[in-house]
Amino acid sequence: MSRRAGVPLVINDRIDIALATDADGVHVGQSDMPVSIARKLLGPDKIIGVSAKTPEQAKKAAEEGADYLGSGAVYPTKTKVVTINLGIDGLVKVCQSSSLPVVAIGGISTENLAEVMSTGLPSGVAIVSAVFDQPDVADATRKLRTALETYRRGEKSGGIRVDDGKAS
Ligand SMILES: Cc1ncc(COP(=O)(O)OP(=O)(O)O)c(N)n1
Ligand SMILES: Cc1ncsc1CCOP(=O)(O)O
Repeated sequence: MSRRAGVPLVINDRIDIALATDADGVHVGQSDMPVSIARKLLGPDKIIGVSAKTPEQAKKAAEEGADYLGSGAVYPTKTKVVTINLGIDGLVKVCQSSSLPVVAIGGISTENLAEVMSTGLPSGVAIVSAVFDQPDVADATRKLRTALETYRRGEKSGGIRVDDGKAS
């Protein structure tokens, strides 16, 4: 169904389910299966995402062959109670630590999406409660999508620009 909709299906943690369903990829955390083993099991064409909260974790994931990073929690969230709040500064540091695309996660909503995307650094956002805690999930998704498109990387001037590895 997600394939028909043109949306890649990436399974969280469970590489066995990714394999059994021929999903497009898997997302692993720091205490989950190492990227090297996931890559061996999934092959070169599947997507492997890695959660990275620090520059060190980001660099390691890139060296090991991850395709993208998930980084957060950017803001406080009730969805994942045991996590670290990185804030925008922590997210920016992770984004600047590798050339991998970064998906920002944690407490992101229409209220703060502009702050996240106007840094010019994350490639996208992953959102749970600002969609699923809303009375109209489809409407909430549409509104977030519209807000995101406004701030797509490179579209907005005046954000943080990275040319020599430093933010300005
Ligand atoms: C973009 C993105 N980020 C993180 C996750 C995984 O969340 P979770 O399994 O709760 O946390 P970690 O164990 O990976 O730190 C995801 N699926 N997508
Ligand atoms: C999986 C994960 N990792 C850090 S925060 C989070 C959950 C984000 O959920 P929400 O969008 O509801 O804040």
